Amino acid sequence: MLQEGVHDAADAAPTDRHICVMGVSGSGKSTIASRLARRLDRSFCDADDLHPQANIDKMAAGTPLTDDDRRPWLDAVVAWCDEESAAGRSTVFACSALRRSYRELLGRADGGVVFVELAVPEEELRRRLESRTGHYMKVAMLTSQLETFENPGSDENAVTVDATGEIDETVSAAADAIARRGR
Ligand SMILES: Nc1ncnc2c1ncn2[C@@H]1O[C@H](COP(=O)(O)OP(=O)(O)OP(=O)(O)O)[C@@H](O)[C@H]1O
Ligand SMILES: O=C(O)[C@H](O)[C@@H](O)[C@H](O)[C@H](O)CO
Repeated sequence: MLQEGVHDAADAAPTDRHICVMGVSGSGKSTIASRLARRLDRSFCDADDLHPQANIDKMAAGTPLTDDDRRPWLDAVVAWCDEESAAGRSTVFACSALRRSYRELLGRADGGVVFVELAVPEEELRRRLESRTGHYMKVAMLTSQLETFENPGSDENAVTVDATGEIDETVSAAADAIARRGR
């Protein structure tokens, strides 16, 4: 049987053109965003797939990216959103969007962007990254991710959801929070 929250989310589908599932490494962006896209029947992109190889190499070597490193990558994410908009499609994408300035840049995507921050305590992030295998982003990068992260302000088009529970619960909470914000 479906839970109450699942009905609520489905009954009030979000209307924003783009949904960015954001947060530091290990918060579950890729996991949650891909399922949310399926749930809402939207196009999906993992922004990690748009990083220039130089950025991947840098992160894999344990060096945090700079604003300059991230700029062309964020431009590529906006370009993808714009292409989807031009084709009449709404999207969900996973992107760390750590700083306010990055979110401002992403927010220029055609049709606008609502941000969903995945909130996970540091010890759980550490646990997840330590047990994740086969990914270039290692737990040693967590400190710099947390230092770089700027919480979305109340003036931003953003919602925050607890992302420590079951994956389906977080997906429902995200869909619900976006729909409520859109009302
Ligand atoms: N709700 C959850 N409960 C437990 N583990 C989870 C949950 N969501 C994701 N995970 C696990 O945590 C790890 C990190 O998840 P994921 O790769 O989706 O995060 P991410 O934010 O996209 O990370 P990165 O930015 O480094 O790519 C994965 O191994 C994933 O299986
Ligand atoms: O802004 C950043 O520092 C990067 O986007 C990272 O967040 C990585 O993309 C991701 O965590 C690795 O998978």
